[in-house]
Amino acid sequence: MGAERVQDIAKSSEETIPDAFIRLETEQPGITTVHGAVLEVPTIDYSDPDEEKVLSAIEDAARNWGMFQIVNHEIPSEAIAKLQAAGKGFFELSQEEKEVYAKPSGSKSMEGYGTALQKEVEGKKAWVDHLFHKIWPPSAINYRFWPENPAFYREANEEYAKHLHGVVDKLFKSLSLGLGLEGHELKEAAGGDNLEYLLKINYYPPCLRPDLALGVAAHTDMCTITILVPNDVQGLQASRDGLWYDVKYIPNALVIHIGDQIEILSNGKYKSVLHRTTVNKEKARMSWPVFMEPPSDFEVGPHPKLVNKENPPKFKTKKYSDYVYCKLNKIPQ
Ligand SMILES: O=C(O)CCC(=O)C(=O)O
Ligand SMILES: [Fe+2]
Repeated sequence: MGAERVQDIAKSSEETIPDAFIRLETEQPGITTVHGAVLEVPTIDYSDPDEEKVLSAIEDAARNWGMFQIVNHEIPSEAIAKLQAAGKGFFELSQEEKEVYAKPSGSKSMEGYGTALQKEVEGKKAWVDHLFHKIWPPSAINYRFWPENPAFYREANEEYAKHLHGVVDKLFKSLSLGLGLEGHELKEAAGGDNLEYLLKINYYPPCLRPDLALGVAAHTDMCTITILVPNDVQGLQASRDGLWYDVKYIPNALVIHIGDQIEILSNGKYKSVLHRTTVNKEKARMSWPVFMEPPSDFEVGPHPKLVNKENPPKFKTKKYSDYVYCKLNKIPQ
């Protein structure tokens, strides 16, 4: 028997939620969210002809927020809608059908359908199930974890992966120039064309106590950059100066997170963003982050051109797989 899925727990809860999902008071969204905030995660318009302006907006957001939203990008809304319909179709299958894709026990890879990802403070649980699989490059894909239902699942994911390339390259180029490097240097130091796109689908079932539970608990993403599309249910929050702000849902926007590897490569100039998700009482929330990851044995450290006597490296250089292992097991880096 596999682990108990939150989707099943949600169906069988009638009045309240199991204790394990009730967060500590220091985490409960009902207590810790800033309401009526004037501060907002920056929104960047990719169709703005003023390239300098776009570049400095990205640099500024990456330094000060570690998160921003992009509107008027090149990914067609139909491609996003199809990706979302495919993922929603999968999570609406029977539990038995979904378990076919369950992450095998003992597997070292992230790939597969699953529930808890890592050990959490005081054994608290997250109100979310997920499906992970790579979508790029083709040599890294394991179709064993791509659902066969709905029938258009594969096509939807392949199309979305193709549309992502332009956005990924433009982001890396802007972030690279923002560090005073040449446009191609940052992506090269992150794995170049071997960068792997790992898709995660988060499924947050309706929750009777959204004031007490959390979807994904506070964390920074381990990868380089995350490109995320949510469904239309509000839930993503970003932390800034110790306070939690809602990241406004904007239809068709791409949410970008700066992950740990970019913070490391930039020797701390860019910040990976601390974020978390809340859940909804009536509706299921879903999101589709794609984590841009260096190949597992690729070494990442502060970019050599950014370190010198005055700016010594602030981070160790290590294999991406070692970084991930330490982070998931809460071992200091
Ligand atoms: O659901 C979201 O909007 C964010 C999910 C997230 O942060 C993650 O899966 O790493
Ligand atoms: Fe995240």
